[in-house]
Amino acid sequence: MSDFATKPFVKLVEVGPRDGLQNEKVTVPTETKRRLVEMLGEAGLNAIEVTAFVSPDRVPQMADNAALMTSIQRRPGVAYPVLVPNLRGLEAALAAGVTEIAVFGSASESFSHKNINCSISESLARFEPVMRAAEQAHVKVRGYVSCVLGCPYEGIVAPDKVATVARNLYELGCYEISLGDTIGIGTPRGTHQLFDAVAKYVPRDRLAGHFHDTYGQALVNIYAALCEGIRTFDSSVAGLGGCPYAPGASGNVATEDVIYLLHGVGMETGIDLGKVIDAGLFISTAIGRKPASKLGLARLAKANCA
Ligand SMILES: CC(C)(COP(=O)([O-])OP(=O)([O-])OC[C@H]1O[C@@H](n2cnc3c(N)ncnc32)[C@H](O)[C@@H]1OP(=O)([O-])[O-])[C@@H](O)C(=O)NCCC(=O)NCCSC(=O)C[C@@](C)(O)CC(=O)[O-]
Repeated sequence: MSDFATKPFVKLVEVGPRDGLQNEKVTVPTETKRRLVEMLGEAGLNAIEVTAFVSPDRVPQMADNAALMTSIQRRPGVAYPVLVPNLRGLEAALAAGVTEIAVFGSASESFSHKNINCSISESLARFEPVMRAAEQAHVKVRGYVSCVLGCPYEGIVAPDKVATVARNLYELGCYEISLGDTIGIGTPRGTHQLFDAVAKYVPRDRLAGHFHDTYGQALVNIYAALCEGIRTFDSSVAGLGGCPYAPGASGNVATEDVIYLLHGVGMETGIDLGKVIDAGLFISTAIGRKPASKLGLARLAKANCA
């Protein structure tokens, strides 16, 4: 607990509009996505991943990337990163006024092929010119590593493999590396081992945790990562999500539930929990389902009792 007291601030990167919605089969109107992004900004989230400049044939839900990006009323001090897989994506993102991007690789060869149609080393070679062009355009670049605790096609992934890819992305110039438990299979023990291994090459304050909740372990894994000194986490409002190339993966850990945990252990986020719950209920209603967040469900149950 002592480290929690000396480093109490935690940054959340909201990935609901991108990771959360990318797997939705029914097209969510751009206007609904725009309102969601704005509600999240009003709640105090200061990093909101908006969309992805990827192939619309592969991820149709992100086809309105430029229209969405240009429609958002941007708030000062808020970053609006987008996923970019290649130079073509970067060019389109820059044309839409993007000032921060994320490149995304994997610690599993099979997942890399399924997700971005190339090997791990080919992906790193693809990112190199993207990094150079982004630097020239004064665009910040975050890096993702998927399948850090397990792969839907290869099973367990060794922490050393993750460390190598994370190190490569860091050396390429990514300012932060987000480690993704894409299929939500990790446990606290694996999480400790993971951050221990990666922190040999990437400083802990440049690492983020990105947990999915498929096996109900996301919050305890975040707690384990907090104990490892990690202070940045990705989360998705209402627990929206799933990856089109990770069959069976459930949503990202819900932003509402993460904030409740963090405030509960005395950490600060600068985020208004009530407003995030409102945003979660807004998007859940819009896509016609109940929120996957415990706090969203509790709010609904309370309202039904009143
Ligand atoms: C990576 C590519 C583009 C490579 O795709 P490819 O097939 O290797 O590339 P290609 O250059 O041969 O292009 C194929 C087609 O895509 C087009 N294309 C090529 N690039 C672009 C672009 N930037 N924007 C729009 N279109 C593009 C290109 O023009 C062509 O169109 P066609 O000639 O057939 O009509 C493709 O495989 C793709 O889009 N994959 C989707 C990846 C994706 O979005 N996955 C989900 C996000 S990752 C994730 O969720 C995990 C994460 C980050 O959250 C962390 C975690 O939880 O683990």
